[in-house]
Amino acid sequence: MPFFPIPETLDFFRTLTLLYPHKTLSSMASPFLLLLLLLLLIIVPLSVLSFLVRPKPVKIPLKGRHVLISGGSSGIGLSLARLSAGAGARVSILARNRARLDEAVESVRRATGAEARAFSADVRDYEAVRRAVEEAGPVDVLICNHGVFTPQELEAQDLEEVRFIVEVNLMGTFHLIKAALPEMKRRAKETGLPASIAIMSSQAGQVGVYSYTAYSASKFGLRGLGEALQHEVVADNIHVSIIFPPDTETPGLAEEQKRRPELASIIVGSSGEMKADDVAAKALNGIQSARFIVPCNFEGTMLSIATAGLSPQTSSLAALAEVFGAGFMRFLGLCFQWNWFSAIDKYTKKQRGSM
Ligand SMILES: NC(=O)C1=CN([C@@H]2O[C@H](COP(=O)(O)OP(=O)(O)OC[C@H]3O[C@@H](n4cnc5c(N)ncnc54)[C@H](OP(=O)(O)O)[C@@H]3O)[C@@H](O)[C@H]2O)C=CC1
Ligand SMILES: CCCCCCCCCCCCCCCC(=O)[C@@H](N)CO
Repeated sequence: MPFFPIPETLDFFRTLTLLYPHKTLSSMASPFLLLLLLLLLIIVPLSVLSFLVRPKPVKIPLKGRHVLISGGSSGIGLSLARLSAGAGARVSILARNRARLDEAVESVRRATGAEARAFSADVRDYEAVRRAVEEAGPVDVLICNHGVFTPQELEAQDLEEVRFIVEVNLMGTFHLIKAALPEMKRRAKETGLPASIAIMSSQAGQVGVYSYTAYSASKFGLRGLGEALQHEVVADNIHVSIIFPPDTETPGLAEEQKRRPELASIIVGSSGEMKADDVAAKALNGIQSARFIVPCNFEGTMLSIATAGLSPQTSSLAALAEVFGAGFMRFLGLCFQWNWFSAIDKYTKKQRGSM
């Protein structure tokens, strides 16, 4: 990507001003110079960033390709299954409960006419996952969407539950990737088409939230997994995407809200709530564009800029927003934390006052 041709641009504007000799140069020059300055401030960094961003941007086709979605029998995963089937993909869904899997296959059929395939396995059991992935056949787009979330203050939370959350959300994702990767590499080479490994995180995987110690730890772990994995698979034309939704209307959220501490709901409420179909649409869009960080709403976009770190970035525009927006987003993040700690202070004082 050539750098911006600055000398030629200056000549162009100089010629332009010469075309209007009757007007004094100064009156003509300032708007052009202002425009030029603006262009230089945006176009030059954009040119540099479009040279820098890595991995190089690619489009990942879905039509006719095999998409395997874990947790595809409910919520966001089921929306992903319907959307992928609607886009012409061959869809496999993996979850534990066979009855819910069958209902999900029926739901995909009703919505798209397509026949999804269902595989029952607990992602904590590597052998079961390996067998299911082998039976499903080589995968082009792997969406590690499964997840459990039972919020509770750590002091009160049973360590078995902490272990369960980490086992399912983090280790379960390792198991899926480990099982699917060899055939994904072979298939990407055979077809010459880019493949995708997508990981469903959460905005609680970008900022730790009250009562989500185990959940945030498991989702932050997925970030490290994804960043390291992208280095390992880029040469095989496999692209990693991590999706960061806010609260999303699903059966899982309905269950969670029965027991989520009020303080957690106040903090999480800062980012609002989305419908599963909308999250799935944002996720699939990000996957097809091979974006590494996939925010799902406006607050999530701000949060992603504030927490970009050294994550890969394939979009020069998103990189421009990160480069120019990081400082202000950090300030905004500090305002949100001020607000959350004020709520925690008020809430705990009230709780302790009433004891
Ligand atoms: N809902 C929300 O507010 C948000 C959700 N997310 C993330 O999105 C993902 C999906 O969430 P959501 O749609 O709400 O979840 P749901 O609870 O609605 O569905 C979870 C899915 O995961 C499957 N699953 C759960 N545990 C296992 C397991 N051990 N092995 C295999 N499959 C399993 C479930 O099937 P089965 O029980 O039959 O195994 C089900 O298909 C999760 O990763 C979650 O962390 C992120 C941000 C917000
Ligand atoms: C620059 C700063 C901008 C910050 C604005 C965004 C604030 C985000 C607050 C945390 C939201 C956590 C949602 C967790 C949803 C989830 O995962 C649970 N439902 C369990 O599934």
